[in-house]
Amino acid sequence: MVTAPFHVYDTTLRDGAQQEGMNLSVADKLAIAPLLDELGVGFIEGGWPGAIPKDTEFFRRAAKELELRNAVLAAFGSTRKAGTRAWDDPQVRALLDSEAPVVTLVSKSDVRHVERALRTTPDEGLAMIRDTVEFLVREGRRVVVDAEHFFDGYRFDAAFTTEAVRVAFEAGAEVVALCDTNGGMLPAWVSDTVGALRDTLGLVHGRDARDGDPLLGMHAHNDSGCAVANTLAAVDAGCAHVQGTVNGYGERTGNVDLVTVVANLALKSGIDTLAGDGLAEASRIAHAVAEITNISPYGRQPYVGASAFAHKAGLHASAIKIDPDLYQHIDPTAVGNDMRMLVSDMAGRASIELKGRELGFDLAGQGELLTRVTTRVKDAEARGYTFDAADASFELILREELTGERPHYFRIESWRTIVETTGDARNADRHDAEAVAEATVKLHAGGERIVVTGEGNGPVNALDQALRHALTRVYPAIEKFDLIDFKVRILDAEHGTDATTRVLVETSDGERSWSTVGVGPNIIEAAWEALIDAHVYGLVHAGVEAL
Ligand SMILES: CC(=O)SCCNC(=O)CCNC(=O)[C@H](O)C(C)(C)COP(=O)(O)OP(=O)(O)OC[C@H]1O[C@@H](n2cnc3c(N)ncnc32)[C@H](O)[C@@H]1OP(=O)(O)O
Ligand SMILES: CC(=O)C(=O)O
Repeated sequence: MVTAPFHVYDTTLRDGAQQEGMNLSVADKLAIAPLLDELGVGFIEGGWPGAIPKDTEFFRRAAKELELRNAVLAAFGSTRKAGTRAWDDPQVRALLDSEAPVVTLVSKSDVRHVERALRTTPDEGLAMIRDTVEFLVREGRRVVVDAEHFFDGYRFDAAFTTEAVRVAFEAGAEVVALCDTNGGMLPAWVSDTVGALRDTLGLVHGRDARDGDPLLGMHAHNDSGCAVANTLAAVDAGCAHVQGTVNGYGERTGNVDLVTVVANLALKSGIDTLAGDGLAEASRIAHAVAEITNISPYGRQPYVGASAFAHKAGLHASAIKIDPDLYQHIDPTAVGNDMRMLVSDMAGRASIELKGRELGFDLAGQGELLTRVTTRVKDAEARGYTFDAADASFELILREELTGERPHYFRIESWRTIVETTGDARNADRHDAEAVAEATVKLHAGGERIVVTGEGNGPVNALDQALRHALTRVYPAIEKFDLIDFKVRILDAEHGTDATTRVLVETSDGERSWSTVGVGPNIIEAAWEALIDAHVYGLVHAGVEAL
């Protein structure tokens, strides 16, 4: 079912940017906007021109540089100041100057805010909305009114809050977005309030709206953990405009995650809200935005998270082998995501078979092999290994069980590493203390005995350098390998200094990355094992023939 008109309004660049620790440059905003457009949203709120210099600059450059296919730009700002005239208010004029076709006005709809934050009368509070909307509409702008603290205000004094919405529509606002500014609402409260407001104002339900009908919208924050549920409840109750941000960015606990909302509407309620097939690209787009904001994507994010369709339990895998729908709420490709099998001590033979398929090995009908690999994984995990975060180490086990031997590129004769520290780290001048590590690796490869010494800022770094130098002579492909992440976990911490250590290493060849695991009585042995796996796996996938 297509509902028209239905607005998907993105505020990643404005309300999303209010997230703690996020600081978007003009270039970042110019890079994110096309991704939002590709997703298929109808509106991109670019920021608050006139208040934030970067946002003024964004609108100036966006008008020249952005070619949006689906979305229009919206400039955000507030209604005129109390006791002034809209056309004289520099903030309001800056909204016009932005040349954005849509202006979104944050307006006070809770009488307590009018009286205490604006320090004015309820009548002047309503006049601020009326005048500003009328002025902007006269100037040819489409106007959205964000009724700030709508739900809190309605619960405190429904008459004033309803009047604020009525005034906005009468003045020419196309949409009044009902804001749960403090994010504390529950879905039933939202449904009841939207229903009551519609009845009082005689507004049609969003699904029955025609072009030109006044629309109610929903702007939810997630402080009660209900932002998505509240937004869906608002749509059910008659809203036909949803605001939110990609990845749920926003102040405090964030805004509603817009991708989750539109995916739920499209895939569960049959309400297509995006232009084009952006939903099928949603995972890539959400991750691309995360790259620009420099905030690591949240793996367990609904629909687009890396773990959203990752299956660990053996029993799940055995059913998924028959039909993936048995353990998945949707087909992951509908949002551009993938199903993944995780191999761990919870795996059964079906998990191994499906993981094998994912890695390009057809293990169907190889019951004995599957049992051997399953047992080996469970035993290794009992000793501290973890394969759900180390696919590459798992693949090496699988290859070994399939062929009877590990891919063989080199033989280690011995290795050692020493750390020399100068200065005394306990002294007040500890910043003078310096540690230099040296490692020597002796190995056999390509018919040669190779001895190489490497230096690094720590023992693992020195070993990595030495191993890399030794092997690059014979396998130039290794030159491209780069250690990009290194994680250490002490497993049985109660043993103190003789605890078992697990190291996870992520390596990249510039095009793809892979993860390997090592376990040992100390960090250096564990890291060495993970590094060896990383090089062997890298050589296999570089197409280098094993000896
Ligand atoms: C719910 C939301 O998230 S809304 C978005 C909030 N975003 C931001 O605040 C980010 C951008 N903000 C800013 O750059 C600054 O806060 C500015 C430029 C808007 C205002 O800064 P200043 O001029 O220094 O004012 P200050 O922050 O001290 O006070 C805000 C003023 O706006 C008034 N105001 C607040 N909300 C509204 C409103 N909806 N309509 C009209 N006036 C308002 C206040 O009464 C106060 O007026 P006063 O100067 O007469 O006391
Ligand atoms: C307008 C807005 O961001 C809010 O009320 O939360």
